[in-house]
Parts: sequence; C-alpha cells; structure tokens
Amino acid sequence: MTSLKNCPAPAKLNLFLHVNGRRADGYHLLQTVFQLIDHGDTLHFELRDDHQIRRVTELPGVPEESDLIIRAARLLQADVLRRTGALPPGVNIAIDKVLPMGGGLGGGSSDAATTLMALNHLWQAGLSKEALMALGLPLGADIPFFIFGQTAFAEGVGEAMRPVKAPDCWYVVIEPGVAVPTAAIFCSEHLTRDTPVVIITDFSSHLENRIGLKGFGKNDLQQVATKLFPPVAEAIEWLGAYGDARMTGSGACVFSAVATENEADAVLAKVPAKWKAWKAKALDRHPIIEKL
Ligand SMILES: C[C@@](CO)(OP(=O)(O)O)[C@H](O)COP(=O)(O)OP(=O)(O)OC[C@H]1O[C@@H](n2ccc(N)nc2=O)[C@H](O)[C@@H]1O
Ligand SMILES: Nc1ncnc2c1ncn2[C@@H]1O[C@H](COP(=O)(O)OP(=O)(O)O)[C@@H](O)[C@H]1O
Repeated sequence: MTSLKNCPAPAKLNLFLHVNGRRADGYHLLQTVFQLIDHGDTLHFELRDDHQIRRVTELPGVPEESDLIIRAARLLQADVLRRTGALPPGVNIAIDKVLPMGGGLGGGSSDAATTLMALNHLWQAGLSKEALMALGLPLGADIPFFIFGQTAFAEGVGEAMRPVKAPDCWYVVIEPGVAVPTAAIFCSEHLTRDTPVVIITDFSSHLENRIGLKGFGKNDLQQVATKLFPPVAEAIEWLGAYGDARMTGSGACVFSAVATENEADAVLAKVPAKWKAWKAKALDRHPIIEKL
C-alpha cells in the first residue's frame, strides 16, 4: 500500500469539564467526558520515494514545521528509526481543514492522532494503541483520547480513560469567531480549581443517565473564557434559549444537545448570520477504525 486517502480526524466535545486541582508542574487535574462527533478534518497520505515528510496543503497561521501533523509524523519516523535502524519512506500529507483553530474541538490534536494511526499502518510500524498514545501525549493532552478512539470519561490530565456510552443524540455547534489560547485560560487567576471529584460506581448506566441531554456537570473553564472573549458569552446566551448550552474544552465553540436531526435543523435555521454553525451526530467510535 502506498497511499491512504480520506482519513477522518473528527472533533470532540467536552460534555462537561471539571477542574479538580493542579499538579506541581502546573498541569491541571481534570474530569471530563470526551464525546466524538461526525464532523471534522480529512487527511490524505501518499508515500514518497525519499525520506521527507511534507505537508502539501497551506494552513494559514500554521507554518509546516510547527504543524502538529508534521511533528507527529516526525516523532513516529524517529521511533521507527530507533527500533529498526532504518528510516521509513517519506510521505506527502494533504489536509482538508474544517475545524476552527482554538475552538476547543481538538482539531490539531485529532489531526495529529489520525497521522499517527495512519502512518503506523502505512509504514507497518507495528506500534500498539498504548504505545501510539504515549508517543502523542507530549504533543497535546487530547491526542491520547483520539487514539483511544472511543467516547470516553477521562481523568487526571486526560490520560486515564474509560469508554462510556453517551446518549445517541445530535449537537448544534456555534463557532463564535474567536480563537481561544488554551494556556491563557488555564493560567488565569480567576479559574476555580476545586470542583469535587465525581466518584462513579456503576459506570455503564450511571453516566448514560446523567450526561448529554440533561446537561450533567459544568465546564469550569467557561467562566474565564467568557470574561476574556465576550463573543463566547453571547453565543452561549443565544443557544441557551434552545437547551443547555455550554462551551467545549477551553473554548471558543459552544454546543447544545438535541434529540433528533430535525431539531438540530430547526435551531440552525435561526442562528444569526454572523456566526458559523453546524450540526453533528454523536459517535461512539473513531471513524478511522473502519479504514485501518
Ligand atoms: C482543555 C482541553 C480539554 O479537552 O482541550 P482544548 O480546549 O484545548 O481542546 C485539553 O485538556 C487541552 O488539550 P491541548 O489543547 O492539547 O493542550 P496542551 O497543548 O497539552 O496544553 C496547552 C496548555 O494548557 C495548559 N494545560 C493543559 C492541559 C491540562 N490538563 N492542564 C493545563 O494546565 C498548560 O499550560 C499547557 O501548556
Ligand atoms: N494541524 C493543526 N491544526 C490546527 N491547529 C494546529 C495544527 N498544528 C498546530 N496547530 C496549533 O494548535 C493550536 C490549537 O489548535 P486546535 O487544536 O485546533 O485548538 P483546540 O485545542 O482549542 O481545539 C492552533 O492555534 C495552532 O496554532
């Protein structure tokens, strides 16, 4: 096999996100549900005759060298070299970028995770899922989740994950048109870091009954982000008229769950023209699994 086309890099929504504390190294201890949705970027991989790793699509604001896709590919290339003593073939990577940057949808992390999974396959590198997750973690806290590949409850800094069956529903997502830098939210002096840890005993049924449409928990990053970025607050207020509306991750995107696609269409029809908005279906599993 010399190419892998149309590899999905789906977005995630944080159905709730609790900040429970801070580690000595400054990283925050979280509890969250990562919900996979059927909306995202698409990547295409084509092997080269040399050993170069190249991005063949322009991504405004992200130079090739700092792109998480390229950095992920280089990490895997170095790992293969270390283990086998030989460099794998080079690769051209094209991307259809759909997800907004700094949107809290995990776009960059999902692109990197798809790159690691696709190249592990194309290069026949043989890394286990756990090894790929560990390789990706230093590049971004959300990367292990996308490689884990299932809607999941996560704890710690996001590395301890258990699959969860979230409600089979649709989401309306609004892009408020601002990019929120994750680090600025986490280092705010106004961030609360003391939400009590939720102890889950009956895992399979407990969460299914409590998250999703009923809006379990809250997003502790939302208060800080809405103060710094008023368009996020405005979008939450507008969408709040149709259900429980909240921010995903560190923002900026805002979502609300609805039971059916028709309900999603009805809300979308009313979204003010100044915002980009779309619908997405809840997914249990990463769609790349069917391709590899
Ligand atoms: C908040 C979350 C929730 O899903 O998502 P996003 O909104 O960014 O998608 C993630 O935990 C973010 O993941 P990611 O965007 O990959 O963040 P990273 O690049 O790893 O970290 C950016 C910065 O955020 C802070 N950070 C991140 C994660 C964490 N648990 N504690 C932190 O304090 C650190 O200052 C770090 O330098
Ligand atoms: N392939 C990529 N796609 C998106 N962002 C990238 C990529 N590579 C590097 N980045 C950088 O990562 C930052 C965070 O992007 P992203 O993951 O989309 O946001 P978020 O973590 O809020 O969902 C961007 O502002 C950009 O500078």
